[in-house]
Amino acid sequence: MTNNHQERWTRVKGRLRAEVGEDIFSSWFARMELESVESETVRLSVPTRFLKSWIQSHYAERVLACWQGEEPLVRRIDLSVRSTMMRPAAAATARPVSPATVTVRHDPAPAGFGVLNGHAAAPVPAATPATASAHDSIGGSPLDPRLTFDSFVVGRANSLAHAAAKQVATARRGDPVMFNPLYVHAAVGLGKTHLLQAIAWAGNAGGERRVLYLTAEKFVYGFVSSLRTQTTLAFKEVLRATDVLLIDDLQFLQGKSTFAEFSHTLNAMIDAGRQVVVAADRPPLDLENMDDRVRSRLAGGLVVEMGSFGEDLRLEILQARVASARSHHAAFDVPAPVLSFIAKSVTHNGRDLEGALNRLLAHSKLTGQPVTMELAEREIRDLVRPQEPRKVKIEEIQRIVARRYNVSRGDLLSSRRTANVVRPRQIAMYLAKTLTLRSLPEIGRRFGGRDHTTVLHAVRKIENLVGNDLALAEEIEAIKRELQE
Ligand SMILES: Nc1ncnc2c1ncn2[C@@H]1O[C@H](COP(=O)(O)OP(=O)(O)OP(=O)(O)O)[C@@H](O)[C@H]1O
Repeated sequence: MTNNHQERWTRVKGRLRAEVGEDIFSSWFARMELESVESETVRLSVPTRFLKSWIQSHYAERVLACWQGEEPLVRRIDLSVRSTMMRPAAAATARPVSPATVTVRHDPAPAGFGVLNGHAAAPVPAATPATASAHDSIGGSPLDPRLTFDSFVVGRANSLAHAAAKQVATARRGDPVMFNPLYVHAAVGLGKTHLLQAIAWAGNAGGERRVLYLTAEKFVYGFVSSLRTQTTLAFKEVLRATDVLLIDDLQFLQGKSTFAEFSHTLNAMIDAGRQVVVAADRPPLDLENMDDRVRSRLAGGLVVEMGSFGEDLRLEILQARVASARSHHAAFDVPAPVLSFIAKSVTHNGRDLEGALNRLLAHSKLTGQPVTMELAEREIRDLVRPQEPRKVKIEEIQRIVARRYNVSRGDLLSSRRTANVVRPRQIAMYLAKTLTLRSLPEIGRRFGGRDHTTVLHAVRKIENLVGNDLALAEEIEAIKRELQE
């Protein structure tokens, strides 16, 4: 596949992102990859069957239309599921050479099972035939042997999440649960899965706790299968018999009855003092399809955001990756200036960093040639992206506005109507509307359950004031600068 195709693919993704909005894009399309373009057919892949069927049933025409906008000759989109062990970045490795034949992984070890109960990769022993059948349907999602605490690099962006995850992983059975649930959220590729799987691998040290790692997709599948085979009770029992339940990619949970089941599980686990850990691409209050009670239960434990990687962290992750790759392929060496170049130019996320290195590793393995700056520049051209302005979160806006006007964030969310609170609240709502993609009703909800008309009124009010009040305009500019830092 040529760079031309990759560039076109980048533009198609841009169109899709613009059409469906950031939230939907990152939920459904961020992990879609271009495999090949053959005259009228474009082949794309996604990591899971669930994503594939969802995209096919909801977005097939839109994806095709976006392609046709770039390449009118395209008539067909062929969507497939990438093999589970071939992580997206590994797929990227294969591409420049031959997509069908070369797959480079750091570690050829097979994936373990998601349920760990004393023996790594051992399934939970079945108690009754009904339970056994339920186990089949929730045998845990595969664990990647590379995703451990040892390989997780800690920096400013993720130190709190890491500390909390370590705490969960090293607690002993019967210890008081410090925060429940632990809710980790971050944008795509910033290490949520890595952290959850690290807990899964480390969480049963001593073999005394049962740890179950499930993607939300697997949860849905397990629950729906148990309904079909009439083993729902067993399904519930298996879930609730775990000491540590880890649910990844919670934003993919779907279906009314599945939501209800998840809610029961969450409540039962927390009430019984068993640990729940959840990862998602957004904070709990932004899980739009979920019931308010579930959202507030999720928000009621420890909610930690993992931020985007700074250059230092990117460099450390790259160094760690090279060291680990060298243990399998000693000839692989990446000179320090090349690593700094990648850390500077590939700014997005861990997956892109992994992709960049995998391409160099593939090159080194296939040609035996040393990695040079020229090679690196050529190989990772399509991963180099212009720095986007930082995404701003509503909570951040509330925090910074509250601090500047000497009120509390609670005041902004409260129903107090004194002048010293009303104006900052309006400013914060105005900033939420202008700096984020959130809708008016969503902003209203995030400001203590206000109506969208109140938000609209605040936005208009501040817009009018800013036109006539230079001091206020400057103040708002200063807040915006602080938010972008
Ligand atoms: N702190 C870190 N140290 C080392 N590697 C990391 C770190 N954070 C992320 N990575 C690597 O970046 C890649 C993407 O991470 P991961 O799959 O955990 O992201 P994610 O947040 O779960 O993404 P998604 O939202 O797509 O599920 C993985 O290869 C992971 O090992």
